Amino acid sequence: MEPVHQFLHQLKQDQKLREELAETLRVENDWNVATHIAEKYGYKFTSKKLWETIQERQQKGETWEDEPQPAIGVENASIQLDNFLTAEDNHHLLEYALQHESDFVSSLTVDLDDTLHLSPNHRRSLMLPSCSDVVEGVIHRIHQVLPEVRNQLLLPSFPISGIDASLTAHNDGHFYRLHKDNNSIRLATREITFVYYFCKEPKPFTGGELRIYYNQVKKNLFAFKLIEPRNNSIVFFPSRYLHEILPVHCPFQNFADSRFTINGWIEQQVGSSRGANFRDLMLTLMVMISRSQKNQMLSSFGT
Ligand SMILES: O=C(O)CCC(=O)C(=O)O
Ligand SMILES: [Fe+2]
Repeated sequence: MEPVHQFLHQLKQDQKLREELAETLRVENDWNVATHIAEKYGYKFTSKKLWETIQERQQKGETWEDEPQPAIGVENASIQLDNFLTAEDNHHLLEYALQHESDFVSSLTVDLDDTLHLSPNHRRSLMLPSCSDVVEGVIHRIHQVLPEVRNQLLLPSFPISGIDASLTAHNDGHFYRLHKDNNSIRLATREITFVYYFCKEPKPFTGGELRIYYNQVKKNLFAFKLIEPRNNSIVFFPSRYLHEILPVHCPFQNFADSRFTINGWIEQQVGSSRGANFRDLMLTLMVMISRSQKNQMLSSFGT
C-alpha cells in the first residue's frame, strides 16, 4: 500500500492520531500540516499526493465512515410530508414560476471535479437562477420539521452551515439520471437533500417519479423507493443516496404543466466537531483544500 493510503488507514483506526490532526488543523488552519503529521508517524508523501488521493477516493464514492453503514429499512430511507405549505403559499409559488417563465435556463450538472456542465444525456430540465426570495418560505418551514426528519432518517443532529436551494421545472421528456448530490469535494458537506413539489391540479403530467436507492443489496443491486411528486409535498433523504428522476410526460408541452420543485440541500458545518470521527476530519480537510484551491485560482487572476 502507498504511504498516503497507509496514513489514511491509520487515521481511520487511531483516535489519538485523529485528535492530533484535528487540533493541529484547528490551530494552524492550513491543510498542509497533514503531511507534517504523517511524516512524524513515518509516512512520507506530498500535499499534492494527499489532495489527489482524497479526490480520487471521493470520486469513487467513498463515504469516509468509520464503520460500515448499517442496512436501512425502507421506512427510514426517506420521508415525504404532504400539505407542507399553506394552499396560499403553494399557489403563490406556482404563479411566481409561471410569471418568470422566460428567465428559466437549462440545468447544469456538477462533475466529480467540481466543474459545471450542460449534460443533456444525463440531466434535462430547466432552472430559475436567483430566486432566493421565494425559496425563503420553504426553508423556514424546513427548519420547523427538521427534528422529525432527522428522527425518521436515523440521522444524528449536526451543526448546519446553510441551506442551499434552487427552483426547477421538468417538462415533456425531461429527466435526471442516476446521481448523488454530494459526490464532489465542494458538495461533500451536503447531508440531507429535500425536494418540494408543486404543480397545477389535477396533476398535468405523468412520470417524473423520484427513485431513491437506499441500500446496496449486492454488488450492482440496490433496493429503491419510488416517490410520487405530489403537489405541495416535500421529500427528504440523505444526500449520499443514489437517486434519479424518471422521464416526465407532459402531453401538451405547456410550460405551465411542468413538474416544478424547490429542491436543495442541508449542509453540515465542518470544524465544530472536528476530530470526533474520521468522516468529519476528512470533510474538514476537503473544505480546507477546496478553499485554498479557490484562493490560488483567485490570486492567479490577480484579484
Ligand atoms: O426533482 C427531484 O425529484 C430530485 C431533484 C434532484 O435529484 C436534484 O436536483 O439533485
Ligand atoms: Fe439529486
